[in-house]
Amino acid sequence: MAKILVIDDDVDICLMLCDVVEVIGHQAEYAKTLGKGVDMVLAGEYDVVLLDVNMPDGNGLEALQTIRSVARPPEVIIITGVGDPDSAELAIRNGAWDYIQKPLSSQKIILRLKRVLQYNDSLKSSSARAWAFSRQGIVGDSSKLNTCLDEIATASSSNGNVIILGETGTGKELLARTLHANSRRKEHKFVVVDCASLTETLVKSTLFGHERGAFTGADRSMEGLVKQADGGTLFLDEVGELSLESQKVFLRVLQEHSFRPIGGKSEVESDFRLISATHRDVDKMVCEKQFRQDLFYRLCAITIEVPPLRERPEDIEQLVTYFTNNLCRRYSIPPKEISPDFLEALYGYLWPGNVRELYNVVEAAVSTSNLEQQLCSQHLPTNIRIHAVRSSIKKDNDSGAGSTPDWPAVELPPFKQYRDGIRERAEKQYLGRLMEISRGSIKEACRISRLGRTHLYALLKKYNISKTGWSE
Ligand SMILES: Nc1ncnc2c1ncn2[C@@H]1O[C@H](COP(=O)(O)OP(=O)(O)OP(=O)(O)O)[C@@H](O)[C@H]1O
Repeated sequence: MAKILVIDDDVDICLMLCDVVEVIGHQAEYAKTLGKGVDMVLAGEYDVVLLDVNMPDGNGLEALQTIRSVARPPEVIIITGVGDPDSAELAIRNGAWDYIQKPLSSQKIILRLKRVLQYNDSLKSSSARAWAFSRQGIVGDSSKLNTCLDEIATASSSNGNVIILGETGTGKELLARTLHANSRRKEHKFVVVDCASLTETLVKSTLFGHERGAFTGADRSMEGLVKQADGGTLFLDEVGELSLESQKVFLRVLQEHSFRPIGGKSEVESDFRLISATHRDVDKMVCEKQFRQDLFYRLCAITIEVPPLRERPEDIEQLVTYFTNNLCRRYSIPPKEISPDFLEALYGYLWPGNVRELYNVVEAAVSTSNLEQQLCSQHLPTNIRIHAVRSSIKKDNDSGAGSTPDWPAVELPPFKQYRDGIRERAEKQYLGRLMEISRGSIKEACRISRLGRTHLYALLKKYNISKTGWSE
């Protein structure tokens, strides 16, 4: 099922397009302003965007490039009230798939959508065939994790610096290793720099190494991490923990890809690809001047966000099975079954420590269960069991089991008032557009709208609309 976003300030058009999309079996959402629409595109994954040109907060054509710049860009179909060959050309040049003119008929939209979705499908299957991406032990099949893996796969074919963002324990390092293992650099090293333990006194010697005799006790020369990553990948784990002084050191080596070992006489080169990871909000740190903006820009040519486990509970069962089997093998004990109540309890928990916490919980449960054949909720830590019981009671209460339903106290206007309000807004917008398209010609407006002259004049008067389409 494809996901389609409609961006149009006319709610009726949005609703009509969403209906059409749903009729052909896809999912639709809409935004009434350009700003909201662009935010939705940046935050979500859409296959197609139906984009209106004239929006109250800007011109759709100007947002095209932003929309097409996301990691998995949606195809964009421009919808416009007034056809203009120059804008159409500009739209196509900026990456639009198609350019269609109002009035819109369901048939017109369905035809265009089917064409673009067919094209997307053929693209996906050919790239899937062409690419044998190795998951490197990453378990889970939720759509959120798969999106993230798609981004890793795309990044592994390029050489840009990547930053992986996500809460602690979500698998950032595992994903960085997977990216490296799928890249052209896989025959070379993946070198981890633990930025949290990189003190200012250690930063230079750890990164750049030193020559023999460079300082007291340096009885041998030592290669630094940057040189070790030559040809491979340098992974800056917890990059948000770098002090400002260490950030300065990094910035230089990123700019030059060369450095001087302590006590060295000349610069040494290293061709590494940089991947960094952090659970911190680096954007905010930049605003608060805790992180250098110039360094941040260099780190994040490609940004990949790993979703927390609570947003992909579908992965829990696969992860639990995988961890349990591995642990049983490691402890040389027979494999264990997983009971439904064990899983149920895990689903009720929010996993602040994400996959790492899940692993620890499963490991503890496997030990506690000793030689029992099945993992049950009794083998789980008390805090998780309490959480599960609480959330199941809350669910029962929310679904109103055994009591009369509690209607939420939401204020709704009377039906007629609500309906008439929408109708008036829709009529007013329609007439404004109508007069704009017909360039003030009543004859043309009657032809397009199929309204009689008298009726049209009456409506224009009612909504105070002049023949040029502007409210007087
Ligand atoms: N999808 C997954 N499949 C299998 N194992 C996973 C998955 N995600 C994470 N793990 C495991 O969970 C543990 C934590 O993962 P990792 O260290 O990569 O997380 P992280 O986000 O880098 O954590 P931190 O921010 O604390 O450094 C590791 O043992 C890793 O192998």
